[in-house]
Amino acid sequence: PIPVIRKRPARAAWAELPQDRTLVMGILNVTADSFSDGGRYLNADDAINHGLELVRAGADIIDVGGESTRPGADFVPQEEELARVLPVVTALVATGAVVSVDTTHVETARACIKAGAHLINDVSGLTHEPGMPELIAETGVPYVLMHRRGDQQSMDSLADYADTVADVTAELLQLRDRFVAAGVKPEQIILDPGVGFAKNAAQNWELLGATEHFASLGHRLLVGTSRKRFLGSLLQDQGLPSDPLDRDAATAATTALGARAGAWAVRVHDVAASRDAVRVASAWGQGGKA
Ligand SMILES: Nc1nc2ncc(COP(=O)(O)O)nc2c(=O)[nH]1
Repeated sequence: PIPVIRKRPARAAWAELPQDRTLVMGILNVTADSFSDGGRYLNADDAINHGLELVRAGADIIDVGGESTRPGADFVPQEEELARVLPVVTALVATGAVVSVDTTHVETARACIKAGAHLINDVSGLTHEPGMPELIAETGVPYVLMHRRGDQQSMDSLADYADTVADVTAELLQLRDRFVAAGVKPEQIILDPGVGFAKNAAQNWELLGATEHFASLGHRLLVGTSRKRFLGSLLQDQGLPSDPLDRDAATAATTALGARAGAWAVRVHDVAASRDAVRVASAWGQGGKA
């Protein structure tokens, strides 16, 4: 039996999210090949249990994904992706958790919204399928609009910017305008600079250094650095371990700094570390009164 954490109407969960601190979005990859936890939660029961562990560790939102989007990852057919995530989304929504779905496929998003998903997290930057703006407008759900160029097979070759921050900003706001033109309310849109998507390590650091800028574009900002390759390179340059599972302290440091810079939420594997990092950032900013 799956425990009910908080019995409340599913949609209310979103409205009850804390407003006074950066939120922690826990990553739940129901995939075979995600770079740091691929294959561990491929069956629904393991995935649901891990989702509950993330909630217990302090995750405000659980981000359920059925297709790895790391560079070079295999494409997963939409039907297969939906078969992976729908049972997990349905079960976690029923426990009262706030659930986001990491998908670029409109039909997966539609089915998961119908099953009670609170947020659609789309890494495609609209490079993938038409129809997402219309779905988000029609359903009114919050939507993460992430910057990317190309797709997981081509994006590493597209990391050429005249001015990384200015170019990513312009391309994000152009996308935002397309969603608003399709009838999406601006307050539905959450921006994300897409760390690691068509960016090299130096460009990732440029984007992170401009977090206050991205947080001031009139939308909530989500930042995803967890265990990514650019953190590994940084640690390796210092002669430190760079295995993805050794990057959680560096990830938590980016969480604290992102929280101080105004990020609405961070997307992480190690929820407990970032939960604590958010509290430290709050206390730091309020002279310890938090
Ligand atoms: N909004 C958003 N979603 C994402 N989904 C997957 C990954 C890749 O990481 P994973 O393979 O660990 O899920 N990164 C992001 C990100 O940075 N932002």
